[in-house]
Amino acid sequence: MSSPEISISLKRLDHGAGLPLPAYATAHAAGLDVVSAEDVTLAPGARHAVATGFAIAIPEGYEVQVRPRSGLALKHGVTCLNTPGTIDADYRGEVKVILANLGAEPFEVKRGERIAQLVPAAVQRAAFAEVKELDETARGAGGFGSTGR
Ligand SMILES: O=c1ccn([C@H]2C[C@H](O)[C@@H](COP(=O)(O)OP(=O)(O)OP(=O)(O)O)O2)c(=O)[nH]1
Ligand SMILES: [Mg+2]
Repeated sequence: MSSPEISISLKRLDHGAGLPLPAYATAHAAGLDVVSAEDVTLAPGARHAVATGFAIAIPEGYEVQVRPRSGLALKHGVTCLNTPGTIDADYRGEVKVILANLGAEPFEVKRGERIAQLVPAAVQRAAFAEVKELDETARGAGGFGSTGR
């Protein structure tokens, strides 16, 4: 059973004219593939906020996560540096994809090429309530490999 779709308003920016909108590649894909609005070459070790050519207005209570494409990561070492990137519901600037080239070869991004995927998600907001003591647990302060390798 699939959950109902939410609607996200999208405004094309001038340099985004003619590009395909973010779209699901398969029937049950979790992410909508997003394409680059620019040609850019990423040298090995370089990073760049790649333009998408659009801005969005996400409904309150949701975010959009910007996630890498595994094919680019595995074949070329190209990933989203800040994965998962967070698009806030109140952000009205251009959506950008912060690509990093962790591979050994320069990587050419072409306008219209799929560079990442957008995953809308519900957001749980919280307020921190300061206390003097926390409740005790079996784990306690153990972490960072405390249960073994
Ligand atoms: O991959 C990303 C990550 C962020 N953003 C935009 C939308 C997001 O709402 C805004 C701020 O992102 P974030 O909170 O991650 O960055 P920050 O460094 O905390 O900047 P700010 O002080 O503007 O919140 O930047 C993108 O376009 N792509
Ligand atoms: Mg922030």
